[in-house]
Amino acid sequence: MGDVEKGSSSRRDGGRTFGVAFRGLRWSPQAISGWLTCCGKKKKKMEWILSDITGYFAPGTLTALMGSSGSGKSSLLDILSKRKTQGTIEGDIFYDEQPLTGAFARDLVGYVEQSPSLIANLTAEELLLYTAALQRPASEDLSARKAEVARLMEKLGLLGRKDVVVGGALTKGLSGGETKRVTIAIGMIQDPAVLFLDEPTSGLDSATANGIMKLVKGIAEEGRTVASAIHSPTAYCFGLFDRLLLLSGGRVSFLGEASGAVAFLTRAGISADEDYTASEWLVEILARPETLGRIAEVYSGSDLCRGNAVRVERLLSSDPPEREGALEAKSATQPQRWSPLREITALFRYRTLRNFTDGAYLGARVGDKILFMLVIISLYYGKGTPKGGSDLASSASAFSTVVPSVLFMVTVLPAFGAAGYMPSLMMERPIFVRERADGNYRVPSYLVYKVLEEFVVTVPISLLFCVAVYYGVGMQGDLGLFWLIFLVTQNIGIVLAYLVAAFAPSVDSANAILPCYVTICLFFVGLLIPYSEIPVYWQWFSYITFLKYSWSALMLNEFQGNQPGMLSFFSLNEDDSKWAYFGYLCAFYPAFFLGALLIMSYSKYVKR
Ligand SMILES: Nc1ncnc2c1ncn2[C@@H]1O[C@H](COP(=O)(O)OP(=O)(O)OP(=O)(O)O)[C@@H](O)[C@H]1O
Repeated sequence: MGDVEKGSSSRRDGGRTFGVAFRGLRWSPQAISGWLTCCGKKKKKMEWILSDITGYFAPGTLTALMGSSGSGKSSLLDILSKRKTQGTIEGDIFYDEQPLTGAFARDLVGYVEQSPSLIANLTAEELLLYTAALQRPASEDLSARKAEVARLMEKLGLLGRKDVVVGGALTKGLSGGETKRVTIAIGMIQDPAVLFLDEPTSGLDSATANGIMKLVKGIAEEGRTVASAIHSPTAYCFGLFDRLLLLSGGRVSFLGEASGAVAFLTRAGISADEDYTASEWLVEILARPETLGRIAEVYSGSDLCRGNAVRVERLLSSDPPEREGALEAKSATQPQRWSPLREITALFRYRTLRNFTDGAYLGARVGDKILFMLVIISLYYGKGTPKGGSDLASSASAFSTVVPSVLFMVTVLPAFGAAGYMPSLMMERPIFVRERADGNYRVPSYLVYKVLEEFVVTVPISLLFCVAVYYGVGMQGDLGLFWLIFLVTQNIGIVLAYLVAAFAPSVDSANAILPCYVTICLFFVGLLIPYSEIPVYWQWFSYITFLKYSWSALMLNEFQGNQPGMLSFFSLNEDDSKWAYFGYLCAFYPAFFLGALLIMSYSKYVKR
């Protein structure tokens, strides 16, 4: 690309450069289904938000993307970085000689989103170390990674704020300008050859915006290809841009040296107040709907447009064998991906450790169990079934439903409690979406990390709960199995919450679906209606109710060899194996996990 346009063909740090060329790009939010493509009439009805976008971004240059609101700036950046999740895209995109692929975009393109979702409870340094652990090459050792993060923080003026938490809507942390610097650092962390920024100065005062864009200019001067959507740059900011791509009504209205834009448009007969600076001039004419179509026509008939088209053609016309060779050479320079184990370790190391020191996180998981434990003990203290086997089976107290009821509560509480996890799960979804788009991890790694993190918390708290309830109520069964059943039931409830959170469209719907399902399950546990009395057409539901297996295993554990009458009263068989019921219970865990995994892998949570 360096031979055809201003720009450098090498980077100061010796990294690779890539020019970005695109030809005849168009995008419609509508998807073309098979029959639409072969039916010319239907295809004409497509509404193209972007049409006939041809141009290039050269290494070592900073290009501004300007246009009125809704002109398609973000959409163009999304398409060029493979982040568009919706609709129909047509046209060619090449990074040097290589057609754009998802893996290529993930490894070599940095993207700074307009309002990214960040992990609020990590400090700036922790967030960058965490992102570096997931994005930088697997071959890099820890000290080199830390040195790289320190270098990046110094470059972006963040060293003095490295120990401040990022913060969010509810917790004050970094300022708006500092948060932008952190998001730029995230975009830069894998040392990308190409960096796209979507309005990096929005919401900032002029001085802070100037500072941010000066940093961005420095990034381009290192030899990277940088393009930034920007709304109303200050005169200083505008002066930093080498090139300008003007969009109006989804079409290119100008692509050339930023400093030549006003002269080009004036020559074409478009005028504005003479006292305006170049950026004010452009903002002014972009706000006039009546001139927008004309600007696009003037550009499409200009020598500038033809010259740009010729350059793009030249860029895209390399011989196919040459392209393949280049592709092999470049793929060898691409960073190696982490193994899933390394991804899970990095997630644990930074996110779990921080969660485990977060009172709000632990309180939500421990508080309810302690409360339920105290309520159960205070209500049922010493009311367990005394050991004595069949002698007591005929007495009235032997058929007291106290212990079956306690076991029922022990079974259903964790299932209901899981509903409490869903709001935070769903609120974390934007972070998951952003980190997936950044290529931080695979979905299975994320899900395994989430369930393991919950599992670690549930082990000690469930042990405390079970020991206290066991001795407080005066139970007779095997304490170890009692705990195992409770632990597994609790974790199945958590995975079920993940499953519901994965497909529910909103927090409200998730909060309605899970309690609704669990409440229906209560009828089929075995206590409220013994299995033998459930109508035939409902009996199938018992088999897919994990709480039934949990309660049945607890009942067998408590009453087998002790009070057989109690078991038969609830349609349980004295000869049934409590371990078999426990095994059936365990099978629900991978089933729900797999369901959540599939939905999370294939859902397009963000429509962009
Ligand atoms: N996934 C989508 N589905 C439907 N319409 C979409 C989608 N994404 C973008 N659009 C529409 O495409 C047009 C261009 O949107 P885009 O966000 O790219 O514009 P923009 O120039 O970045 O705007 P702004 O400066 O306000 O951020 C808008 O009308 C928008 O509503």
